[in-house]
Amino acid sequence: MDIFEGLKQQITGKDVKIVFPEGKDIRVLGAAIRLNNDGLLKPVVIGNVEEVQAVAKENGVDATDLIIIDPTSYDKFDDMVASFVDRRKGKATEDQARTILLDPNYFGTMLTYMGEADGMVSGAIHSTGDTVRPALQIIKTKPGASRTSGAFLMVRGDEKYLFSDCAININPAAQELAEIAVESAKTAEMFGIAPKVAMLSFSSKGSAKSEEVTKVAEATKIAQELAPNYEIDGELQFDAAFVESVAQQKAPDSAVAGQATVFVFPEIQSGNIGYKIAQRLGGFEAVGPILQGLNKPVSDLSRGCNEEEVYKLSIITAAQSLMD
Ligand SMILES: CC(C)(COP(=O)(O)OP(=O)(O)OC[C@H]1O[C@@H](n2cnc3c(N)ncnc32)[C@H](O)[C@@H]1OP(=O)(O)O)[C@@H](O)C(=O)NCCC(=O)NCCS
Ligand SMILES: CC(=O)OP(=O)(O)O
Repeated sequence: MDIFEGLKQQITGKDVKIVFPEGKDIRVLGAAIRLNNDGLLKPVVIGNVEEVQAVAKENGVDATDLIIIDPTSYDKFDDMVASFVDRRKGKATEDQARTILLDPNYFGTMLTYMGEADGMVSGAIHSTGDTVRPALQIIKTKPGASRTSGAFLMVRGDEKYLFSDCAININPAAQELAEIAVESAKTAEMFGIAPKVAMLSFSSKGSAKSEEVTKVAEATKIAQELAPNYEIDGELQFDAAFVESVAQQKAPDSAVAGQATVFVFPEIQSGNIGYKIAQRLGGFEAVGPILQGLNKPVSDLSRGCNEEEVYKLSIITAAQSLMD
């Protein structure tokens, strides 16, 4: 069965509420309307009601059935302010909170934190930093995960892979990279991908020596210790990880080389560049970033996304909310 058909079945009838802080963007609004009409989830759109309805009208779509919340007239705003001040533990005063919470990403994140919604999808018009910072500060990571990281589900026909971290940790240390690998294996399973995790580098099994290579080799060892139940191996070049004949030559004893399904990049530059090359040159659909390791699901779109990607990432976010 198509991966998204399976996820749709999981979320149908569960009344999952997903917040969309970018209600005035037609890609987001169009996806929210489709998700609502398809009965998959209950979108909660943030914005001025008249402005959101005007965008819908201009684009010939009907947003009258959507729940739209304007932070400036939200009836539980005082409760939200108190909850935020408490959560930030001395890092924000009440006055500061009143201003901060007018930011739609902070407002949407707080709706999720307070249980008024089950998850959030944003980032079509905001940078990753502005989208995810509220989640890092408020929702925070779940027990056992010290960092959040951003994975992409890469789909082309029947092929599906997971790439990470393409979005959050700029230059993770070995321990952090190991955690990213383990979280990525768990995320892959959510999509029915049997995880064979390749820790990527420009070196395969010691073919080059540098501190960058040492970091990936160390991360591999830590990840294997953290999760002996998963097949994780490295350090591997992409060709050694992916192509059987190259694996025979470069890493013949590896159970992952040549068969990898989960690709863990050594730092964000290679991860972010790598997924965009696969997407734009390789014809893969890139759905994400799916944030891993948070207490509640928050997903950060790429600003280059289209309506279909918003639709699909929202389905994933809703499915995550039922798993946590
Ligand atoms: C994600 C990012 C914005 C966080 O950086 P930042 O805002 O400077 O974060 P800070 O270091 O000030 O930390 C803010 C809070 O987030 C937490 N945090 C930061 N990174 C975190 C991570 N990876 N996982 C979990 N929590 C994290 C901090 O502990 C801190 O919490 P606190 O305020 O409760 O103490 C930053 O790492 C970044 O810019 N990453 C790259 C994003 C990007 O441009 N990606 C490319 C496009 S997808
Ligand atoms: C994931 C990503 O690269 O996001 P953006 O394109 O918005 O920077």
